[in-house]
Amino acid sequence: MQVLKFGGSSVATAENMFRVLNLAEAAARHAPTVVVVSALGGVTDALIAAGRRAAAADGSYRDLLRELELRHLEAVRGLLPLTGQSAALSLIKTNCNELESLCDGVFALGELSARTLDRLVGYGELLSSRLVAAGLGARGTAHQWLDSRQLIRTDARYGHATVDFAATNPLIQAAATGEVALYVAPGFVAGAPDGTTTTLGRGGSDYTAAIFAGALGAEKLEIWTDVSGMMTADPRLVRAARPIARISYQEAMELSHFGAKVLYPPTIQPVMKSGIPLWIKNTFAPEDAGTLVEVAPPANQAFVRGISSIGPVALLRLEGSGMVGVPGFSRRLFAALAREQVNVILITQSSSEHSICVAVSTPDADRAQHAADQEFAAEISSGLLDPLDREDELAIVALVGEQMKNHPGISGRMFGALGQNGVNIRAIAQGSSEKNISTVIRQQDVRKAINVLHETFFEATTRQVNVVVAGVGNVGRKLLEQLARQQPWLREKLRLNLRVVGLANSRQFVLDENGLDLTNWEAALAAGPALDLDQLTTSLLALNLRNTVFVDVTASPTVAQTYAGLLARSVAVVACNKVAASSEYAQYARLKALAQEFNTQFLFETNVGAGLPVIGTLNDLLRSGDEVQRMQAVLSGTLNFVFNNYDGTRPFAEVVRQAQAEGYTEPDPRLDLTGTDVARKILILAREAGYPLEMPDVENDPFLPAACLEGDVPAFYEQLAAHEAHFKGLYDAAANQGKKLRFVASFENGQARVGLQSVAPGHDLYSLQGKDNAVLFYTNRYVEQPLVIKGAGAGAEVTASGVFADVLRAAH
Ligand SMILES: NC(=O)C1=CN([C@@H]2O[C@H](COP(=O)(O)OP(=O)(O)OC[C@H]3O[C@@H](n4cnc5c(N)ncnc54)[C@H](OP(=O)(O)O)[C@@H]3O)[C@@H](O)[C@H]2O)C=CC1
Ligand SMILES: N[C@@H](CC=O)C(=O)O
Repeated sequence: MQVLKFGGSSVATAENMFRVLNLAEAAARHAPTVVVVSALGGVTDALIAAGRRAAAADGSYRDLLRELELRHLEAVRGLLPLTGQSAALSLIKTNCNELESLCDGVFALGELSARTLDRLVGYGELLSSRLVAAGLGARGTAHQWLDSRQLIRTDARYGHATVDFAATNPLIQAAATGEVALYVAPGFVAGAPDGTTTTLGRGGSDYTAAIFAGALGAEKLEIWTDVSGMMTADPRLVRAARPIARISYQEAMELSHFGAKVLYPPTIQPVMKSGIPLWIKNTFAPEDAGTLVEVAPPANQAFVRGISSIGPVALLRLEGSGMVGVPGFSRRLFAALAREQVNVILITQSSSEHSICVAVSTPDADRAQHAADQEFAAEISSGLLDPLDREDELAIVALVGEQMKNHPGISGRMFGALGQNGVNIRAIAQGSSEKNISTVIRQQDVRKAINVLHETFFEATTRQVNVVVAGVGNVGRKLLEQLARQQPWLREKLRLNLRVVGLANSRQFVLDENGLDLTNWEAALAAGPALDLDQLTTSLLALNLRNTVFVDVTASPTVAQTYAGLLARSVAVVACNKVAASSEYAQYARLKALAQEFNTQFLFETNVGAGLPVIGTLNDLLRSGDEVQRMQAVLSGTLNFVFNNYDGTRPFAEVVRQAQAEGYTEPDPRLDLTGTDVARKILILAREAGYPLEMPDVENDPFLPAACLEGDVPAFYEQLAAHEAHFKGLYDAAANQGKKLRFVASFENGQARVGLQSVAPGHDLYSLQGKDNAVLFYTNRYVEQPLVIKGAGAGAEVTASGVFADVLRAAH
């Protein structure tokens, strides 16, 4: 014997019912089968609405009943051949007439009792099961319709009756003897001792099927629904959610309680008792494997079987010194909540006993609050307890898995992953059975939290990283090229799904949470709205995406001002822009502190030496206990290029223009030529070395004639040309001594300096080529020979690759 249950969507239309008939007949060829059916999708709600309208003297209940009648008549016409329709049509008519009389009575009395409501809603399953039976009859399939009201005996708790298994099991065994291969029974309905109709609670058709399976000692129970099994997480929230192949009864019950609506939790009890395997299958994809619920499924590597969520919930906190060491507070709280029929979903109490916290579903929260306030009114007014604290718009997200027991580190990974994504945990509960670790978080964080947890526990294979790039000029454009080229490699080798979800230039921006096509980003950006940085960051934060990295490849102070707000929401910031790290020390320190406080990253490796690993190396030295004594460096790719290429044969201005054309200068080249860019860099290095310097502390010995700084960039170039003799003089003075000009930054004894120097052959900074940078670190460990970092220190390609490396660091 086996039992198959078909849910409302499986029997919603005649077309769907054909599938049900095929599946039922196929099953019956294998073993005698009981088919239990729910009402047609939406019918139970419509029946409840009709009853309530009638009780409220609202005559429109008749319209609802008419629609229901039409829907069932239509199903008959779709399901049965013309010649075989009349009996079924008149059965529907008769039932619908009864329904109408029942509602007319409710209308006349102005009252809908729980008993009448049960009778009313029970018609949904009675009609659908009759339809399925009629369909089988029309196909000549031998079957028998069983009246669950006569077989499942319950008490008279209408709406949620309790089954009397001692009375029920023999009745079912006597009715479904296996003489015919196929039985059809309505789900949900049962019978009270006086013969009136009771119901088993919403979702009760699953329970009906399990009662039949338990009573008959069925070889299996199959719940046929519209999804291919229990999923690792809600697929509407997590795209990568997948069906769970095998799960234990306990785990299935936990997941069902916590929002995996595929299974009505009490269903599991009757089959669990006898160890009957329970399958969850998809009526619309019967070839899919589905989920097997059983006693002891094999362990999976993550030890977590699924992630569930439930919300909205409210958190109620009772707190006060009067609770400490005084027995009975919790008993009184729970008794008060029970009197108000409030279901407590989660409880936490710290060992200090100073507070007790309960989560209830939001619709229950007012009653719960009122009940608790009343119960403790005396203690609250005497100051022993604080007035009840209530927080709304929360949700519970839970990890479920029996194998989590005795495996350390799972909650650590859970909290770590949530923390890194700025998901604040308001309360935590874990029973000693360790089957469920529940966290209460903000409702608006649920999607992000579940995705992050899903990635952590089920997609060890891929991690999604969401990148926004502000600035698509010289460096930004190269960065996008590199990202696009490297995406497949990152997916395959690092298991990173790195997506660009936003772009901006000084005029426009675009955000797309599904990720932008990097082969066509220019068109997407051109179609975006006018740039409004507030709107960009607000919309980005509203998307609340996980693992988000904001990359600043502009030179803009206003973009730098957005960092604090982003870091405070756990969005990592990668800055190629040097403005923030070289602004007031307090601001630099604040951004670093925010990154630490909100478990995220503020990275700016390319601020010094472009793609060279300068800041990272300095940090490594300090982290391992070394101290910087002195730094000497060439930090301007532009100036090094200029002094390597200028010998008076071409005008100085032309060489500077070439540096700009080749992408080495700042967007405003005067920042390079005045030494400001180098001053910023040595300032950043000094700060990273632990010295809280400000920009005016850096001594800058400029080599440009003052006239070059009057006016705009074209005027600057004109003045460079006009002062050609000055530059030639500088060159000749050095060359005549066999030296080279280098714009050198140094830091020693707490003092930072930048300025032009002539360096002799043999000097560490003499032999730099092209746009090279070089940094010499003299430390406690590198005393005589410095640690030297040298290489191309400017240029779009190398800078973009440095930014890329920071993005990957932030992603991890
Ligand atoms: N070039 C190099 O070798 C290195 C550069 N850097 C740093 O990289 C940064 C970018 O340099 P580079 O690519 O050469 O500069 P570009 O001038 O080529 O590009 C700057 C980009 O920023 C955009 N932008 C300007 N203001 C804003 C704003 N308020 N909001 C959004 N976008 C804005 C510009 O938009 P639009 O196109 O509309 O003007 C442009 O897309 C600079 O901070 C520089 O210091 C760091 C190390 C090395
Ligand atoms: N303009 C800068 C670019 C890197 O920071 C330079 O020339 O070094």
